Amino acid sequence: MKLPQSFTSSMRELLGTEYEEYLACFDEPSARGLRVNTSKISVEDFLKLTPFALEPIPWTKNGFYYSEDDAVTKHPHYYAGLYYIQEPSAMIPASRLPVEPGDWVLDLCAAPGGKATELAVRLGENGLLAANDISNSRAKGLLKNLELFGCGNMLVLSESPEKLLEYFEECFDKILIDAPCSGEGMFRREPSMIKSWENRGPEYYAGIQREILRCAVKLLRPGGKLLYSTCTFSEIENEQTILRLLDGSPDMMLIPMKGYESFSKSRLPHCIRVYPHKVRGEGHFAALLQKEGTTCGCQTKETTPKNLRKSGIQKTETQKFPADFLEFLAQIPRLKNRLGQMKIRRNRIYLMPEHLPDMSSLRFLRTGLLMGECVRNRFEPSQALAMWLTKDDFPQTLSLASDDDRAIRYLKGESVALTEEEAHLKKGWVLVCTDGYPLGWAKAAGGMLKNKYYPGWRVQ
Ligand SMILES: C[S@@+](CC[C@H](N)C(=O)[O-])C[C@H]1O[C@@H](n2cnc3c(N)ncnc32)[C@H](O)[C@@H]1O
Repeated sequence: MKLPQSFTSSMRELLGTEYEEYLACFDEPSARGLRVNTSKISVEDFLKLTPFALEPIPWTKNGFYYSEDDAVTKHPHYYAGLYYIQEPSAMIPASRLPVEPGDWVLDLCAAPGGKATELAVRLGENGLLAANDISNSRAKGLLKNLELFGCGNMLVLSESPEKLLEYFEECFDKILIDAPCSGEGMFRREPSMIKSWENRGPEYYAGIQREILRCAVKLLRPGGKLLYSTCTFSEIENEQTILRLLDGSPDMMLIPMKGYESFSKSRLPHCIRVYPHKVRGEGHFAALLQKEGTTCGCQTKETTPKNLRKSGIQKTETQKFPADFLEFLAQIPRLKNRLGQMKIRRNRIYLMPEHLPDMSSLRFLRTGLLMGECVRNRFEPSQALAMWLTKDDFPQTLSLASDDDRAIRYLKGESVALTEEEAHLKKGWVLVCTDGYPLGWAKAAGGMLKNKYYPGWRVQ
């Protein structure tokens, strides 16, 4: 692999005597990782269920190394949202941002959702995850991954950080900025990054990063915490960007985060550098900062953030829901008391997060959980709802073993023939599961299940 000369000389300067060791790691293969979705399954239960040989990643509780590449990405458990495939070092940033249930969390550069999916898990069902990416096409992938993970209390946006400021000034308790960067830490895993580095290097990205951080500081509540990460080694994009932020915002300070013995020190206090010759993972940088002041931490208290007050919180209007939807809803005890939070927009019904501002001029892809669509007075539940539910939430379920061929055939969009033992299923909606974890919807009729798996997610 041919590395650019200006890159190698700055690495030589940065690493000193470790430089040769760093170069040697290019002959080693990259490690592969998966992260368990602990909102659907505990790590313990997952390890009992999964057919794959896994080895713990030492710096996270729910991350594991795997080796059988194809099988892991094509297994029914993947389509049940039980895990996310993620580069092992990329698991560090979300695991170091101390998200608490009820927080308002913003992932400002979130696509395709590697970190946002973990933030959603740690947030739980209260509070809000706003996941944003300036690229609309990438934000579509982000939405899919959040839905696959079963996240409902979310806002998926595709906006510039500057625009978000008009709506959400000092609104967020926690912010993650996994910044666009020159990607030096990924050269081994994705050699194509070298070419893009030659076209757009650290100086180009430092300008973008500083503008993103400038807005992020204003989006953070007093007392709130912000985690900045990159997958590059360049000091210009890491330490110098943080120093610039501290210079311009005297109310921000660096604070400690949980380390690991093989992480390396940065020249700034408390920041983490991760090198591929020291850990089984690629290169990363992370800094955790806090804003002075105290945070109320809960949007339901009277101290609604000033900008939400300015732009006006969305009003809950009394809405008339179709009878077929109400009948469907009555089957799900977990949703029974939440009708007041539901909203119909162009035939689609959403379970809305609480206290949202009026966002009419923001580019958003999703507000809350899409419950489904009303077509000619008939309610069709959504794929997102299937992923949000557990097997016990719905009265009619069919659980296919993950090694039953029908599980993959269902994911390909085929009808499912029922066995004699399964023939008791009544005509109507069935939540299809694999090993007890929802995959999607089907409709039972005459000994068969008509496939209602979302066509856009079908396995090829
Ligand atoms: C390193 S990637 C994020 C990866 C993501 N956090 C994950 O874990 O899957 C950086 C992202 O920043 C987005 N981006 C670039 N400029 C941005 C900006 N000014 N505001 C918001 N997002 C931006 C890119 O589209 C890209 O998806």
